[in-house]
Amino acid sequence: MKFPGRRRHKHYFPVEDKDPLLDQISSEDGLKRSYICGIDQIVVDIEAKVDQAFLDEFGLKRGMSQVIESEVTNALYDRLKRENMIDYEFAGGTIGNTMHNYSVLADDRSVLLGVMSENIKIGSYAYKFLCNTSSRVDLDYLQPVDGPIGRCFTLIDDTGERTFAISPGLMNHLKPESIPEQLIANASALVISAYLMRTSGDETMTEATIQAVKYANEANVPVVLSLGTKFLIEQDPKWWAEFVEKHVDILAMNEEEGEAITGFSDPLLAADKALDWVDLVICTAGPKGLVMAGYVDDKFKRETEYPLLPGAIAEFNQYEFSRSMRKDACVNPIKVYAHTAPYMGGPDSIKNTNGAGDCALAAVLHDLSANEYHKMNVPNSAKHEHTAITYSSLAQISKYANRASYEVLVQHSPRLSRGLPEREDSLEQAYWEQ
Ligand SMILES: Nc1ncnc2c1ncn2[C@@H]1O[C@H](COP(=O)(O)OP(=O)(O)O)[C@@H](O)[C@H]1O
Ligand SMILES: Nc1nc2c(ncn2[C@@H]2O[C@H](COP(=O)(O)O)[C@@H](O)[C@H]2O)c(=O)[nH]1
Repeated sequence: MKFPGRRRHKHYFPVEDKDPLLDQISSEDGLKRSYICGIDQIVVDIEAKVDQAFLDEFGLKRGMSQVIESEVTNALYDRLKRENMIDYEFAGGTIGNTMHNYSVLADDRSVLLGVMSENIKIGSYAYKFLCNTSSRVDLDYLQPVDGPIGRCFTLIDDTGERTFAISPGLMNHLKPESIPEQLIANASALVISAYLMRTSGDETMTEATIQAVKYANEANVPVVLSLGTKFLIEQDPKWWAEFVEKHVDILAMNEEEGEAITGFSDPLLAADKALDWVDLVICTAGPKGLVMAGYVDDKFKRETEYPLLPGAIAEFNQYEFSRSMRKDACVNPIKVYAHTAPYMGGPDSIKNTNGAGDCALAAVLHDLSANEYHKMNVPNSAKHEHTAITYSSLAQISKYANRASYEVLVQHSPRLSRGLPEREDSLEQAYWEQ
């Protein structure tokens, strides 16, 4: 496990070798490992540049993620192939991307649950998915199916807007009995997305997801929900708010999804409203950066050293140096918020915004899992005198999340091809010598 923190070499040490506290642990026992577990519809993204006429031709609604019938799939695919329009094909899926990026950032294990074709031909989409997923993502628990995984046509117009057309294959055929209870119960977090509730007919993905959520809730494992797309939430915001309140501990959304579920277009107010339901919120806001909101016990709150920021909640970042706690673990819970602008103000040229939010979530998960890892191995550390759920402060995590997103914006794939640099070129030598 690489530790998150300031982007400085000494924060990226292999703890096994250097931490004197960890040396107390007998080498026979070794270090206990933390991992996170995610469920997804296993899909490959097929990316192409299109215009509105193209979307109209195939009856696709701009900006939406929509499931398409096999006739539309065949016609769409034939057209993209015939006109040589396919730019890239990558392993995708909102949680698949998040697990991959977590494993790359943390250099550690995550487990992905979903389905996989039992007979795989070289070059097939199933093959591509496996080849383009980090070897740190444990795929041993995938459920075999007799047929194809899903395809996600990722159609981008010249404003950068993405329209997703999903050809599901058997991606929604994960069965409840394929969810291993102990695997979930021992995880640092269970990560799911709203897309998993979009099933029909004999598809069992929703039941499988509910089963996993039940195991996580029973074992007090944080359930992390990524809202996926505003269009799903807008269909029944009340149902989603109730589901989140009952079963979810950490909510990840962008500002549009935040508005759909809370009614607030301001990401700070949306995050604040979501704190009525969950312990921790991450709300990304494209070029405006991101907001995080959580709880801390009044006794453990820490004042920021940064300027106090104006916003819909006055001086909202006052305690952003606090580590986030579960509300129930606080005697006197107070709300804490942080806002961070995009790293370096955003890249000069954005190659692709696909997966930027998933990558921010992966960084947050890295921080959560590092906290569990540290707690398992150094339980009597001062760090664990209070039961925080994050290793770092909200201010620190939100910077890390934005830094990770930046890396996705400057490449074509939603999946990181390498970890973050240990030293940032943008920082002067003096910084590293401090
Ligand atoms: N146009 C942009 N300029 C600068 N940074 C951006 C831009 N779009 C996204 N980002 C960065 O990526 C993060 C996630 O982006 P966002 O578009 O909100 O997520 P999502 O992919 O879930 O819609 C933001 O918090 C920000 O750091
Ligand atoms: N599991 C599913 N993943 C989906 C679906 N529609 C789109 N996507 C994936 O989202 C990412 C892009 O994420 P974003 O945060 O930038 O929106 C992309 O890689 C797609 O594969 C879906 O229905 N199910």
